[in-house]
Amino acid sequence: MDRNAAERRIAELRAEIRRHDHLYYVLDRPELTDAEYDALYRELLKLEEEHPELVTPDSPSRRVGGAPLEKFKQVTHRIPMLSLENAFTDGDIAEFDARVKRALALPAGEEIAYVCEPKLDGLAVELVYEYGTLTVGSTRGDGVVGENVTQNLKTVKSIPLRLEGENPPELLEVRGEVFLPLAAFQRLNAQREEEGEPPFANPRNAAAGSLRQLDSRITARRPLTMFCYAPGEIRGADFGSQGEFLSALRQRGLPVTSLARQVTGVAGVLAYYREMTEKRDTLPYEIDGVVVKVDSFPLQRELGEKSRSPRWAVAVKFPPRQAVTVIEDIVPSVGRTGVITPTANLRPVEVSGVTVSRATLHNWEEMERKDIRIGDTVVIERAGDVIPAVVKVLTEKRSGSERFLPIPAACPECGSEVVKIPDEVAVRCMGLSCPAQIRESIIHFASRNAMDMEGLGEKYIEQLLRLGLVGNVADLYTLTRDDFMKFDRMGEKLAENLLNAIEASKKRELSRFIFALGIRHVGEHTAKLLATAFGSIDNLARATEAELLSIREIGPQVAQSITTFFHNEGNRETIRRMVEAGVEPTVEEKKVGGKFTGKTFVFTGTLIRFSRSEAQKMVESEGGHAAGSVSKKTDYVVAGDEAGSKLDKARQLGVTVLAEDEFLQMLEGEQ
Ligand SMILES: NC(=O)c1ccc[n+]([C@@H]2O[C@H](COP(=O)([O-])OP(=O)(O)OC[C@H]3O[C@@H](n4cnc5c(N)ncnc54)[C@H](O)[C@@H]3O)[C@@H](O)[C@H]2O)c1
Ligand SMILES: [Zn+2]
Repeated sequence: MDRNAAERRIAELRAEIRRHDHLYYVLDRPELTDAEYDALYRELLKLEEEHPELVTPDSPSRRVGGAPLEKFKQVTHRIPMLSLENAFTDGDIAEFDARVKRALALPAGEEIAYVCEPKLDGLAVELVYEYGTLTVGSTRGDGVVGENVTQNLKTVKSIPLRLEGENPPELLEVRGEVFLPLAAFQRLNAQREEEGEPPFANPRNAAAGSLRQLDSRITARRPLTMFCYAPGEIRGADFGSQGEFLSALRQRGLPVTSLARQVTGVAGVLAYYREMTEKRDTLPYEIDGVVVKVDSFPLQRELGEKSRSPRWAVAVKFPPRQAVTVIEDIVPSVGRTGVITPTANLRPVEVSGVTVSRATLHNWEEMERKDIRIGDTVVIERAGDVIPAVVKVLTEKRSGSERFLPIPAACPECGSEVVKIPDEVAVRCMGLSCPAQIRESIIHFASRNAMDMEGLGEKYIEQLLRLGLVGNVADLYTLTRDDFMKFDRMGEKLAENLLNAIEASKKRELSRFIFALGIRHVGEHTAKLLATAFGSIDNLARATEAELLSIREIGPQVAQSITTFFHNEGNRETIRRMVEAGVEPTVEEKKVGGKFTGKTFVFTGTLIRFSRSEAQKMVESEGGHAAGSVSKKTDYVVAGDEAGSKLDKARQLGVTVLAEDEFLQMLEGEQ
């Protein structure tokens, strides 16, 4: 490319990249996938390399992140928080290693010791501990100045407010990644879609959006977590290497990944990378690559930094989980709260080992923005276990017969008016007796995480509705064997089982009952808080907004939604009928653990928040073996401080090792 053409393209790329940086870092609302962004960025780097005279200090290639939001107080980092250079191929890794060796003038044949870590997909923050006490927490911002989010970070359970151990250092600045486990991310998005808010594009945006809240109670309700991985300024302590630093953090009670490992040379890095590529799908959080760091701190200092990234580290990114397929149809489906969501039926396609046949299109605004039509050839992406999404349309593949699906004029299920509420992206069916809403609310009520009526799924609930045997959730408790025998293909035994499942649900925990009612804004977590605070459904029904607000983590929107629900005469009647039918929610004792059916765990240390015996009980009741021996059949090993040979064995066998913290996240995620 000649100089003039290069200059024009560089200017174009910079403007484009700046716009996407702003959308991504400041507004948490990216329009491109990371892969698309990375392609633009690489093109800029390449042109700047070919034309070094055109490089300016304000080029996005020399700068980190985005400007901090004005609504927060600002924090100037004592040492700038840099980004990382990216590598995408084995060749890039070899090149990085060669550069490091050259800069250190390493004798031929000698290899560098690296520490490899998973690259977590969240946002970077800095925690400042003065004499062991957490005083300031901030975001990376533009690397020099970040946002003061101390109050919000204090709500993150894995972040200690005080360091453990004697003689804490005068100053310990530690950097790490705040992120949302996948299960929590999915739950949050499902809830947002039900409530007509735009879903987050990926766990990173969800974490950033959750942390950068002015109201720390909102942050507290999001199960954010953190892993620490880098030092800032430190006074009163000294570390010789990254490995040593990570162990010290662990001893001080800071959360550190158990997947970090020292390796030697390019071969070691490649082996680690391959291992993580395989492990990626089994981890309870999203990682988007691995980070490779020169282990020795003296060598790191010798290598130094560039304007945007250190010379001693590189981020090796995973290839995106994308595939090309065709949208065969787009169907609007009505949810429990009446929100109508467009879903794409895809020509089935395999994306890194999983067959995908549906993708969420989120809402009509999103569909219009991406101009997605029935018949389109599209790129889809699957991030973690998340429902695949359409990344973009390959417009060049259009034949002209593709059609856009407009917002339905009437509810596809009940014909009622459809309304787009101002400030919401969702459209809703306004029908009070919309069969779709009734069906979805009954399905929700009977579902596993709610009243857990085993076997009573979508199919049977639809038949009950069609036969006019139920009109709302209370009717479930009036069903008889004769009712079920009216179904097509129903046997005595099956009818018996379904009745037993309904009967058993009468004695579920109170929190499940509250969750099952489907009160807007009351998810599983809030339901647990309410059950603990009020102890009975009567007390909850009588609670005033002020009483509700006195519970930490409950905000005005939730409080109002709860009182509105219980003021509704129809809802009170439904609950009264259920109580008369013998529904008697139990008040839970402290519950340990979640559902780990079919998975085995081995503990090699003590757990942080659960006592060892509690954890043991849980694991045994779920068929795992605590503190037992590691075998090929073990799914996870939970590593504690004393872990040693068991971990080595686990690694040899390819068993996933989780830090206690990761284990706790998994408990939270699966609860
Ligand atoms: N989609 C878009 O529009 C858009 C826009 C801007 C940026 N991006 C994405 O963001 C990337 C650039 O963002 P970035 O500057 O945060 O860089 P990065 O995400 O490529 O790498 C640096 C970051 O990695 C994180 N990290 C995670 N685990 C780590 C570990 N163990 N050790 C050290 N760091 C770790 C830290 O937050 C660090 O700041 C781009 O490559 C692109 O993928 C996308
Ligand atoms: Zn309807």
